[in-house]
Amino acid sequence: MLPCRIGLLKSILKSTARICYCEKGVKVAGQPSLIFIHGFASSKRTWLSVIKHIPHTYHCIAIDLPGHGESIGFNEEYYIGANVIDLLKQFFDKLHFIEPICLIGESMGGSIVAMFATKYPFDVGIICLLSPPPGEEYETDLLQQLRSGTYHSILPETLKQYHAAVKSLSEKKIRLTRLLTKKYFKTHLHTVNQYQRILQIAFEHDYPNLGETYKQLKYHTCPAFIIWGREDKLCHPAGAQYLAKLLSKSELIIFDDCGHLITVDKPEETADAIINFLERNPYYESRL
Ligand SMILES: CCCCC/C=C\C/C=C\CCCCCCCC(=O)OC(CO)CO
Repeated sequence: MLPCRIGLLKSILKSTARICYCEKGVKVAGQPSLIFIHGFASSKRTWLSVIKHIPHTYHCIAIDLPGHGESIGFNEEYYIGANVIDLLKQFFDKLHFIEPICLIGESMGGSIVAMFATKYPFDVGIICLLSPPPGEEYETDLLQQLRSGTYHSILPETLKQYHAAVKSLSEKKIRLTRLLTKKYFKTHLHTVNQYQRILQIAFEHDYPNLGETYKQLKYHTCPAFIIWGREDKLCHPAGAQYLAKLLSKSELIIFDDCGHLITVDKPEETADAIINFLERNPYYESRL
């Protein structure tokens, strides 16, 4: 069951770019809308497990990034971070939020949240980063492998690689039914080349600057919530402390028995932790 109230295609940037999103609830004065940004090779769907535990009084939007999910009509220039950020800015402007938003990003989506907050600080009231890649200083073997061009650990192309990938990214005993597996190979395999291209471009353009991006965040006074899984093998859990120290009003939570895919391993806990953080950081404070 989709918790989405509507799933709309919105066209921005002339006729070329479309961002698809789903929405739950309505804008509320005095309360930030919660905007969810998924990770690499993922989609807005990954957030449904979290959003279903967010109270109906909150306004939630989960988007599909360029080249992902049902967002369509993109070309390669949209995979460069700066362009993605400007695209998101246009998209957010079109939605006419009442308050500065709460931006929540998982993994690569967390890096995008950080980049957005540094470029458009006045649009953002609160940020939540779920195990974003912490940059070259805290690189895991898995990330190094990706950076050197071996992608099967997050872009499996064989059944064996698929099982290994799920096992290394999640701590949950996911029963890989034939149906689930079939679905993956049906939806992902034909986009593997596009995903590889996205990774190549990200590693070339934005990844080397991540350290600088995060450092700029220290001039940011908005409350920041950092969530990590203790068993994360892709984005090093040491990144959690590193980011928490950089950000002035930050709080950190590390889940036990949780791998890189926090939305898979701890969906309800994630929703509860975010709502709890929001309620302890009332909106008016974020404006100081
Ligand atoms: C489409 C727009 C791209 C713009 C580039 C933006 C930012 C660039 C930063 C980092 C790039 C490298 C990340 C590599 C690691 C990703 C891990 C990850 O996301 O894991 C997924 C599972 O696959 C979890 O949902």
